[in-house]
Amino acid sequence: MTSSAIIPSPIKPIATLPIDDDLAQALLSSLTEYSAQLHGRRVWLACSGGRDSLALAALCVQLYHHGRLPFLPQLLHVDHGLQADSGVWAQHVARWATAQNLPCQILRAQVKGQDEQAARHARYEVMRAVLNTDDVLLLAHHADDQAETILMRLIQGAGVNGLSGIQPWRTQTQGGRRNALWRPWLTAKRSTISRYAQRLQLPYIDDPTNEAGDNVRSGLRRDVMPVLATYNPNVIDNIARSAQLLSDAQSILNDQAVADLQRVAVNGLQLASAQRVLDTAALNTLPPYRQRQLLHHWLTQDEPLPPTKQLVDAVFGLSRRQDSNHQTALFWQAGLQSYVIRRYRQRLYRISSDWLDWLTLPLGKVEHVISDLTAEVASTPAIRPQPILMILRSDTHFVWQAKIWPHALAALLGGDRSGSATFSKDMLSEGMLRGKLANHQGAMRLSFAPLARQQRVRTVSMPRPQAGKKLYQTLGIPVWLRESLVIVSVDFSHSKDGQDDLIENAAAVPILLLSPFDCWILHTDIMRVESNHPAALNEIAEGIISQIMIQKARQTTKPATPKLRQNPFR
Ligand SMILES: Nc1ncnc2c1ncn2[C@@H]1O[C@H](COP(=O)(O)OP(=O)(O)OP(=O)(O)O)[C@@H](O)[C@H]1O
Repeated sequence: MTSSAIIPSPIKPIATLPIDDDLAQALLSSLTEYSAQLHGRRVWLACSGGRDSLALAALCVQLYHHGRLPFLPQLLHVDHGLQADSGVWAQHVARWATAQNLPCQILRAQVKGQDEQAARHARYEVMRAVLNTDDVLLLAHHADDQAETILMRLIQGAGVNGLSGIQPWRTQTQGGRRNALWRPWLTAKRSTISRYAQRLQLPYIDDPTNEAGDNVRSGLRRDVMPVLATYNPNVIDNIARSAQLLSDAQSILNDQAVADLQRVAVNGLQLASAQRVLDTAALNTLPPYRQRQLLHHWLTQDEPLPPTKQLVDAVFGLSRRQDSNHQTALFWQAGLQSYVIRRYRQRLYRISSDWLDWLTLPLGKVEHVISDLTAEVASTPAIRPQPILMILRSDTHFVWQAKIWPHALAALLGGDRSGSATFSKDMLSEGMLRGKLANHQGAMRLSFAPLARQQRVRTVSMPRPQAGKKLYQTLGIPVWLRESLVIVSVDFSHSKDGQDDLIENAAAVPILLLSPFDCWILHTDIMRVESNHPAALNEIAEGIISQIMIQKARQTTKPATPKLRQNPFR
């Protein structure tokens, strides 16, 4: 309610006046439907002082008085400050509430702009600030509001979700606080509410913009609805019923999309809202309508509003491509973040701009000295060895951490693994890994440095070393990840007492290649890795983890990618 007219009639107590059966029925059956969600919750009622919300407040008072409603809501009235007399109306609502023994708070909103949308936004903001976690806010939207909403969306070309209209129960979370909006009157007609308000002589405030026809909604109300009613007098009820049916249909579509997404999402590559990845080969096995529905659902994750149909169609087109041109990037400015949607081979990526920016940050060189790896691995089982933790790149959004367990490193280097509880006897006796550096007793230095573009690298599964584009293609590294590759080298020339050990071939030897989501073991002359022990190799792989953590407000949340379980021997 942003403007006002008509001086209200005097305030009378209404508790004992006759109750409207239809309106009571609508409220009480919604109460039954959401009784589980309402249990133990505090209920507020958003009251503009207009006919609908004042009537809802009046009905609550009456039903409570008759013992048919288990709670009395507290009123919240928002003064938008847009009208000269808005303060007067706020006082009027407060006086009416006092006369009915209803608690009432008047809130002042700061509206940025002049339109209805700005007023609504500001109104919800201030009301949300008053609500505690899990509180419920009652709103007086009714069947006519629902019908107008659906017509508006229909002429805008909405899909099933949009055409399912205003929802009777909706939970929302903001700033870590969750609350629910409850609209029990979506099946009640405006005319019924009007009659009830008149019978009770409710002193409501009339909003002239409701009838003015100066926006789409009021134009539909004034010009279109009466015409539709000449074709079918039940038009309001019927449209509201269609909305309920479509709402059920939307729930089924959602369940289907969630189930499809589980089959199609690529698990090891998900990074909360920063990166979401689909397997297009799996996607393409679904019928096209389910693919489109799934893409719509996939894109909308983490966002309050869905993408346009045009974007979904473009993403659908991209997902069907098989060619080797991976340049296409579809941009989406969504409500909370912007994203780029890209394809690389049989993967479709939705990448946030923050994440893309992070991927271009320069990587420095970091080092870690291990004084005695053999001793660390052989430490008594009571003392659990600590992993080597290295931060490879970080900003306020993301931290890239490499985590290497000593036993995995020892196994890689073919060192003495006795005492390491995680290594099987089998592996020790058969000697899976043997190298010149086995059983080295002195200090060693691990260094982490960006992979240079022309640096030749050979993973244990590659027949020969490769560099640059060839290497990226062999390893399947998408273009935007290519500045985020790190070589881990080991160097034994660094000894505990600062004296260089005289070791043949003492230069740093690359042993691992890391990306934010992957890890490859490198083939070197000094290390002979035999890959005929898959279980044991996996055990090593689990001891070498490259992970991204998401930082929020300088707090590190749980790692977004738990453990890397891909086979690094590719
Ligand atoms: N100024 C306000 N303060 C508190 N709640 C409001 C205010 N304006 C609207 N609401 C709540 O939002 C609902 C929908 O708002 P809308 O703008 O459609 O209503 P309205 O035409 O002002 O209606 P009403 O006659 O219900 O007061 C209202 O039914 C009411 O519950």
